[in-house]
Amino acid sequence: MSVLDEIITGVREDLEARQQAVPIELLKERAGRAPETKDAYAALGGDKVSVIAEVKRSSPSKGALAAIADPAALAADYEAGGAHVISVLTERRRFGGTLEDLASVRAAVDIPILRKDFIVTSYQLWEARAYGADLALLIVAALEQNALVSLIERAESIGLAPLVEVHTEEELDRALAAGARIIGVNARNLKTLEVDRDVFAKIAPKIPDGVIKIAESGVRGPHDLLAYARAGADAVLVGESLVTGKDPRAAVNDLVTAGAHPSSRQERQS
Ligand SMILES: O=P(O)(O)OC[C@@H](O)[C@@H](O)c1c[nH]c2ccccc12
Repeated sequence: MSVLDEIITGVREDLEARQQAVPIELLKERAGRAPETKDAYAALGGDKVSVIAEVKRSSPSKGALAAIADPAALAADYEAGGAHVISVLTERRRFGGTLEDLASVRAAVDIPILRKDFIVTSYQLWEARAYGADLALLIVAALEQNALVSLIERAESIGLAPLVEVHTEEELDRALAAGARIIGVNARNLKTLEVDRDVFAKIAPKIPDGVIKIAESGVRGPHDLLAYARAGADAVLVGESLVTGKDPRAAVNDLVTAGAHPSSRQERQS
C-alpha cells in the first residue's frame, strides 16, 4: 500500500465515525447558516505571486513539525504578514489537524481559507462549507475520474472553489478534463513522499492561460518563490518552513514582498 492509500484508509474510518455522529442533513443546515464564501479567484488573481500559508502540525514525511496550540493566532499572524489565503490541514492521523482548527481560523481571519484534507465524498465538502472554508482541496491521485468530476461540480454548487492537485502530466490531463480552474502542482509525490521542485516547471507550461497555477510544497523562502514564479506560478503554498520558523509573520511578509516585486514579474513574462 502506498502512503496515500494508507492515509485514505484512515480518513475513511474517521469519516465514517463523523457520519454516524452528524447526519448530513444537520451538516447541510449548518452550511446553510454559514456566511457567503469569500472570492478565492480574486485573492489568487492579479499580477502578484500570491502566498497561501498553511497551518500544519505534522506530516507523514517529517513527523511532528510544530505543536500549534493556537491555530487562530498563527493564522492571524499569517494574515498580518500579508498572506492571501490560509490553508488549514484538517486530517487528524498524519497531519494532526481537526475541523475545529478550521472553525477557529475562520473566526480569526478575513481572507479565504482552504480546507486541506483527503476529500473522497461530498460529505466532506459540506463539512468544509459548514466549518468556514472557501476552497477545498481535491487530489487527483486519490480519486476516480467520475468522483473527481462530481466533487468539482458539488464544490462549486455550494460556493466552494475547488483546488485540484496534480503531480504528473496524466493527472493534469484528468484535472483539465474535469474542468478544474485552479490547479496545484504538488512537488511532493504523495505515494513516495519524495519532493522534486522541478515537477512544477515541467507541468506548468501545459496548463492553459486562465487557469490559476499553484506551486505546492518545498518553498523554503523567497528564493524558491521566485524560481516557481519564473516557471509560471500564480501562487505558492507554503507549510513547513512557516510553522518551523521563529517568526511566521515576518517569513510570510518576506514571501509576499518577493511575490510583489516587479522584477520577478518581468522575468515571468519573458
Ligand atoms: O510543508 P510544505 O513543503 O511547504 O508543503 C505545503 C503543502 O504543499 C503540503 O502540505 C501539501 C500539498 N498537498 C498536500 C496534500 C495533502 C497534505 C499536504 C499537502
